[in-house]
Amino acid sequence: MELKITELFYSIQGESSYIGLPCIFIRVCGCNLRCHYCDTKYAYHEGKYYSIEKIMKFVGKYHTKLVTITGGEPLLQPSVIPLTNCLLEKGYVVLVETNGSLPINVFSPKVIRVMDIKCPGSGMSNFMEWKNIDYLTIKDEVKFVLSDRDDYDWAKEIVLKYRLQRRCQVLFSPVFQKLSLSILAEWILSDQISVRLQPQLHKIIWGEIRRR
Ligand SMILES: C[S@@+](CC[C@H](N)C(=O)[O-])C[C@H]1O[C@@H](n2cnc3c(N)ncnc32)[C@H](O)[C@@H]1O
Ligand SMILES: Nc1nc2[nH]cc(C(=O)O)c2c(=O)[nH]1
Ligand code: SF4
Ligand SMILES: [Mg+2]
Repeated sequence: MELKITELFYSIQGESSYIGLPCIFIRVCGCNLRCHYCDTKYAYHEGKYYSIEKIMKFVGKYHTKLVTITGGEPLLQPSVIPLTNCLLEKGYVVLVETNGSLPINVFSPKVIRVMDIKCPGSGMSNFMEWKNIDYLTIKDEVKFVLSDRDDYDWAKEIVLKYRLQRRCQVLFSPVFQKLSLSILAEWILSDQISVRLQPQLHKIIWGEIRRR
């Protein structure tokens, strides 16, 4: 069983509520969406085939038990499911970052799903699979990546409409260098909403351009 992989690397988890922890990243190749702000456009096409065995060998080189599967869009490749099972069997905590357009109820309940809800500013909000909200559990996370005030107001409405805070963790993250963290912080405090402000820590540490 093989997956088309763009890169395997070990770094600091820069997003989600696992932010700051050393983590192994599996970035799969290919995406069905084209978000305006996407910072990993190189993952649309650049990749090589790896067996699950070979991926597990890479993962085994590190001491951390935290693994993130990202992309591109992980849910486009069916082999991602046996890969998560293999990782869980070996005792890893498995995060899957996914774009919200494809069914997320395909994993073992132990997999932590970090699901974007694509805002209008991404250009991709019409592709959202809204049924996914019903599959979320308290260990999962939803993330709104916000381009501007219109996105913020839209996201706030969605949080209210679906009572998202009762279902899972809720993250509000600015598009890097488009919306500032301080402005987003002001909006969250002034509206007194209980969502987690999330920067992209890896870009604060290393800047936007990082390729291994
Ligand atoms: C590159 S995507 C890969 C996983 C999946 N395709 C998705 O969109 O969730 C990983 C995360 O990075 C976020 N992201 C991409 N470009 C960004 C940017 N310029 N600023 C902030 N977050 C960004 C996405 O919204 C998503 O939450
Ligand atoms: N969530 C998340 N954390 C990260 N840490 C380092 C990253 C990178 O691309 O270098 C990265 C990334 O792309 N995503
Ligand atoms: S869904 Fe994820 S990988 Fe695909 S274009 Fe959007 S941010 Fe990039
Ligand atoms: Mg990223």
